[in-house]
Amino acid sequence: MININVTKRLHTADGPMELEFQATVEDGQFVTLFGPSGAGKTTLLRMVAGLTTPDEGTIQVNGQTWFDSNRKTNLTPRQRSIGMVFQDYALFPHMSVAQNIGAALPRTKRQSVVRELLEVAGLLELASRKPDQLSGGQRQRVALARALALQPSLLLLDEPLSALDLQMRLKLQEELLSLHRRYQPTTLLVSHDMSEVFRLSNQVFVLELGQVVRSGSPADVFASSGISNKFRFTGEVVHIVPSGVISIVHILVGSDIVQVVATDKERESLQVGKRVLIASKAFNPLIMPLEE
Ligand SMILES: Nc1ncnc2c1ncn2[C@@H]1O[C@H](COP(=O)(O)OP(=O)(O)OP(=O)(O)O)[C@@H](O)[C@H]1O
Repeated sequence: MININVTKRLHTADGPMELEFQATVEDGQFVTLFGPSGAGKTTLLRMVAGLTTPDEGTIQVNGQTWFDSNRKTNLTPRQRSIGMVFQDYALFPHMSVAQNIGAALPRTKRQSVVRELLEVAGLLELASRKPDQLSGGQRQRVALARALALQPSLLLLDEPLSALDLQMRLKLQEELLSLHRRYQPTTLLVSHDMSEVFRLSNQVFVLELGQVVRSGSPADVFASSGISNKFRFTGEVVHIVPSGVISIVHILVGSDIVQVVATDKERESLQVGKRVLIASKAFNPLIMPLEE
């Protein structure tokens, strides 16, 4: 079980901001920190990792104190049982995929653990390649396998998939889920992609201006966000075609393009590349099985 109870005064472009976070996370949970840019999500993850020091509070993981401001306990990142993957978490450039995954492992265990992770993460074919011979998706897969190699108490993921295109992101979400099912590391993910939060996590904390404003299961949290949950999904604007007083907005949802009519006023806030929420309260959408 993980207990986090920390505060830190942050200095933002808009002035000081108090980051406060309290949570208890059961073993094996997949928890997301969700919220707008600047809310304090990365700083929170860095405090858990030991890369940033909280002003006050405690962090306890499986009965071990990682941080306690009163007792002046502050384990270094190396002393904390964590695996980390960041958006641009650099692999060792001079090492092969297999060497990267095994870098932190004791020699006796290295071969068997690396072999298993290569297999599970679908990297066997790429084992002897260097990072600069890999795609972005493959690199993040290696980073994930490396983060899991030491069987950490806590897996910390800071937007690990956000630099990937949508197809690759969806594929890696699947892989992340199956790795999580297999090894069941307690996981803390930073994401501002609602569909990702839904797919991956079973508990979400919504952070705004350093404070938790909602928490619970993704369905509960987003259902209470003021928009009907009868019919809603997220996507990315890929094309906008003006047509008289309206525009047809082409939105990529999963691997499908959906066309939505937007008024001039709605159109003003949209541009190609923007992530959007599509929701409707007024009608019952049709649902029918697709041919396999
Ligand atoms: N060690 C620190 N001391 C003081 N202020 C900090 C520190 N680290 C970060 N900040 C400030 O805290 C604010 C929150 O940053 P943070 O990166 O945690 O937000 P975020 O929610 O992860 O945003 P994004 O989604 O854009 O990554 C920023 O304004 C940042 O400048």
